[in-house]
Amino acid sequence: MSEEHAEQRSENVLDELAAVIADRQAELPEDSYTASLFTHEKGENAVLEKIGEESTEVVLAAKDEDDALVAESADLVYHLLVLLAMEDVSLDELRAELRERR
Ligand SMILES: N=c1c2ncn([C@@H]3O[C@H](COP(=O)(O)OP(=O)(O)OP(=O)(O)O)[C@@H](O)[C@H]3O)c2ncn1[C@@H]1O[C@H](COP(=O)(O)O)[C@@H](O)[C@H]1O
Repeated sequence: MSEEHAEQRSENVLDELAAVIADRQAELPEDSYTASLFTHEKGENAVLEKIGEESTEVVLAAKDEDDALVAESADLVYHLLVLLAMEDVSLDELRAELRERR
């Protein structure tokens, strides 16, 4: 796969995930883990705790040169996208910030 194609695919999956998260936030279906984060009694703190835990798991997986690094990183990115949605920050804003640093 060319570098350009790899970049387009990864952008798409992040956009798709952000769209699913926005949908769960709006609809709050009962069987959705994402919706449960938006309705958690601890509010945003529940997501902040999750990000703390997942960050530690990423660090440990990297230190141990563990196979779990990719999966733990995906958990972290997912919970970060939920946090950004809670804070009303769009993926486009994140993209613009990263773009500016290039
Ligand atoms: N990417 C994710 C994703 N990553 C992690 N998780 C959930 O995050 C939770 C916490 O992960 P942990 O590794 O800490 O697992 P755990 O120790 O069992 O967690 P807890 O006991 O603390 O809840 C688990 O229940 C995972 O299933 C996710 N849940 C959902 N998504 C995406 O969100 C979409 C919508 O999901 P629903 O909202 O559940 O419909 C899915 O199709 C996926 O694309």
